[in-house]
Amino acid sequence: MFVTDSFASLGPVGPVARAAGDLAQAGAAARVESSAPASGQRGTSAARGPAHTGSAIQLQGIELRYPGTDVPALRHIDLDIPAGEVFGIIGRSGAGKSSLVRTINLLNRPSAGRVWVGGTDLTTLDARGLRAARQEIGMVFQHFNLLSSRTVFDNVALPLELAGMKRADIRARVLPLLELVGLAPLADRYPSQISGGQKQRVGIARALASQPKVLLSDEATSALDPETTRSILALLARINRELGLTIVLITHQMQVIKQIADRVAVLDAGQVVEQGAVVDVFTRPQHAVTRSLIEEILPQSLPDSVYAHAARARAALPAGQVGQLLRLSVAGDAAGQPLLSRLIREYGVDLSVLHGQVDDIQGHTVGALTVFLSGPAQAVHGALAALQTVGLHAQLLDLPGDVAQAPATADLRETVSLQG
Ligand SMILES: Nc1ncnc2c1ncn2[C@@H]1O[C@H](COP(=O)(O)OP(=O)(O)OP(=O)(O)O)[C@@H](O)[C@H]1O
Repeated sequence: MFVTDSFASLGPVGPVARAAGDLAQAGAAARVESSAPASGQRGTSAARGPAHTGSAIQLQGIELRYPGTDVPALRHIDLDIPAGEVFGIIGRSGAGKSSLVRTINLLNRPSAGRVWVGGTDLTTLDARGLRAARQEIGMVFQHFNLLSSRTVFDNVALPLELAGMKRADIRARVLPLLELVGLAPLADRYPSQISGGQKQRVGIARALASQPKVLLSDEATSALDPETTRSILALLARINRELGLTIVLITHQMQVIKQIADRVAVLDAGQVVEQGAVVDVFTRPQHAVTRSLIEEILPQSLPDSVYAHAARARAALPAGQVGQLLRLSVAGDAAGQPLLSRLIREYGVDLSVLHGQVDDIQGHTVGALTVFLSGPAQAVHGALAALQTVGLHAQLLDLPGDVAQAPATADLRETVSLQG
């Protein structure tokens, strides 16, 4: 017995059929070597991705239009997700994240474009070929989708039962999975007897039961508290590392991207507005949506007290001295160097740190320091020029009254190109 699309439309029938419906949604039919259906004729001869070597998933020119709607939910989506990576897709509510993740396993059929998973163009497959292809794609949900009448063990075993696997083989597959997700001692509990984090561990083990090559995680940690979120993300990172599974994470939380994604695509109004390595996107966000998402974990705006402090410091400077409020991005190689102490030593400037947020992203130090740089005009001028040559991303910040500043300050503005 195999999970079929038609299960999803059976309505309120028996628990196994309902479970099959869930799993059809998840594309979680198990692969059983002896009885797995061969791909349909069109499936086996499906088009290969243009650059499928090394890619787990490729989306090309995807457009998705829901029936009866004027505006497409997804437009011009091109994504190439390398095998073995954790790839994050982030966006605000309504951006199209769920629409996109459901397009990857073709639960949503795109109105235009192609979807390659493991080098096979899913859009060319017939129903049988698509069912076989979905065996390679596991899915984890925000609300776990467990069957309350089944124990932890039996929830994980369900896709294997549906695939007709023998009981002994099921045990041999499920027990190591329960060990992997840390639930072996709770195998006989029911969902009502375990915590939300433990339920998600069951969901992950169930998604892995069919030995997929790709795991789609649709807001898997959104219903969990921060501590449990961290532990579930750590589990996903371990699964990615140890099983070499490609993971696509859909989330609205930058914290999730920051903790485990290698690369990220930012979705807004159905389009990818920015994508790249997580550390690059965090240090050089290009799009307003990306900046506002990052703002939540690395606030970019400064409290008024910082400007007030700098204004007082500038007013107190002796004649002939100038002062400038500066925001210095801390990232990459520059982060590890003693740049600030060198500036003070070599240029004889004063430097007060007024504000800072520095974090670790995938082993890279990332953040920003806001400093008040002051001293004789010549020295400040030289220090600002030196900041540029070491590649530090420096942004001059205006203080109240800056427009009417003395020529010395105007000169400084020409020294450092305004960035940010
Ligand atoms: N079945 C549907 N029929 C018509 N429009 C839909 C359907 N599902 C989603 N949409 C629309 O598509 C757009 C994207 O919705 P989607 O659920 O993919 O966004 P999302 O980023 O996942 O949002 P959220 O984080 O709130 O779940 C929205 O404008 C939504 O109203």
